Amino acid sequence: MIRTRGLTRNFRVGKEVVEAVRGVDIDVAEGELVALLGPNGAGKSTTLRMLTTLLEPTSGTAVVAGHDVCAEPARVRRGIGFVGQGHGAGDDQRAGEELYTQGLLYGLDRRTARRRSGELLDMLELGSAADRVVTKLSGGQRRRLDIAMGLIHEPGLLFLDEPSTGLDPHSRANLWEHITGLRERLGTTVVLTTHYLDEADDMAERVLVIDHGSVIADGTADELKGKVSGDLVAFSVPDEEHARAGAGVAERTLSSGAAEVVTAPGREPEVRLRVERGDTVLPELLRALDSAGVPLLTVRVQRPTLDDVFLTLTGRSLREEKA
Ligand SMILES: Nc1ncnc2c1ncn2[C@@H]1O[C@H](COP(=O)(O)OP(=O)(O)OP(=O)(O)O)[C@@H](O)[C@H]1O
Repeated sequence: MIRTRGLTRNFRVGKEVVEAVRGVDIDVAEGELVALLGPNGAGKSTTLRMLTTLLEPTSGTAVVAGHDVCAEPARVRRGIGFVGQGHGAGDDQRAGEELYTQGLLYGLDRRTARRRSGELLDMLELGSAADRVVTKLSGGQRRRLDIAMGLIHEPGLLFLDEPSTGLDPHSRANLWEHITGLRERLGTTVVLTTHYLDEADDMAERVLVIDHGSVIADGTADELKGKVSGDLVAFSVPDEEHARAGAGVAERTLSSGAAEVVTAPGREPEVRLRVERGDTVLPELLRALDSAGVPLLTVRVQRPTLDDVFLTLTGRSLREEKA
């Protein structure tokens, strides 16, 4: 469905050249659901805009839905749907009419446009909203209308640029239910960008981690997490003296790497270590800390997250960058 080689896009800003996308190779097979995950400014939208023919690459190649984005942009556009970050729907139209008009714009005859509009409104639970003016829809309904507009011509490949940004958790979950249902019914290939870690983790079959315009990791969430060595085992103690003692006990007991003492204003110090199978070593660690008289306040074991993957690869946290 998608094959890029050395795809690159530079922007000239005054005298500076911003390398937004630096030679990425992406392969997406038919039917996959792939998330591009990365911090703000990583190059996700620019990549998507090149794949959807909205932006010309500076260099490199991209074949999307069977056609080259530079040589045959119109054919690429016919085979794909694109839901951008802003709202595609006009403001003063009724939702159902908006969708129908979009169908006509894609060259569907009136009957087909009417039928597909009805089907999509049903599928995305927008039936009751069809006669409402677009500005009167809720955020979730409006986003779903955008998605319906991207699907009216039944593309085999749908691009979604940050589909759930700005939605409340309930609407996000609802949107995902619809995207999942859509794939089951139509077999649509979906490529989306997100900076929600949990979204990429839970929903995507494959995650491409993008940073500074390059793909720095590519795999299932579990494969990526497998690159982080071990679980996080962390315990907090009342003061730094006990933290140092606790760190020593933990290192000796678990024969793991160095324990890190993390202090933050207004919080008790926390001792952190990475160990294989944190859940199985915890009883032994607790006994050792107890025997050594280290008073524990809290204890936690955390499986690696995609944020840990990003941290391991870049030394930075995606969460910090978002804040
Ligand atoms: N039209 C433009 N002119 C100049 N620089 C641009 C332009 N579009 C994007 N950039 C720059 O290219 C880089 C990548 O931007 P891009 O929007 O692709 O990132 P992103 O990962 O999609 O981020 P976000 O999550 O904020 O949308 C950024 O440094 C951005 O400032």
